[in-house]
Amino acid sequence: MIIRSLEEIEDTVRHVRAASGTWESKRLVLAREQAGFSLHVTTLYAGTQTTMRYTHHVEAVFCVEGEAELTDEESGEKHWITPGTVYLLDGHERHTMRPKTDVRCVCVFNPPLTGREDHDADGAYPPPGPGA
Ligand SMILES: CC(=O)NCC[C@H](N)C(=O)O
Repeated sequence: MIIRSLEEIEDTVRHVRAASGTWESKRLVLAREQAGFSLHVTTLYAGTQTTMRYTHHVEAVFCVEGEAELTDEESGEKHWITPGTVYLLDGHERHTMRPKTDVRCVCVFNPPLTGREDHDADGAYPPPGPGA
């Protein structure tokens, strides 16, 4: 059994601040734990916008705090994301988050992230390497 808190991973390698300056991610469970998924607590900052497309991953995002507009860039549909709502990117959709307030969410990735991933120019993370 592994027990780990947000407090103890603050400012460690498990705490990633995006180069874009629009979000940060605390990665509580990573590929090295061999759970088959990674689990993060992500904060998206109020007034920003982040466009993503996880070509190599499926992500579930469960909002626990704050409010954001989510746009599916493929269909043009807009959704309001509030605490208690999950969105699942089961089709690798290109999408944009526009938080009205700081938004805190619990994010699960399959395959799991390995550690320090940040978005590339397309808003993706690289595919997992061997042994991930
Ligand atoms: C909501 C979202 O996808 N934000 C980008 C960061 C990602 N959730 C991560 O934790 O790496």
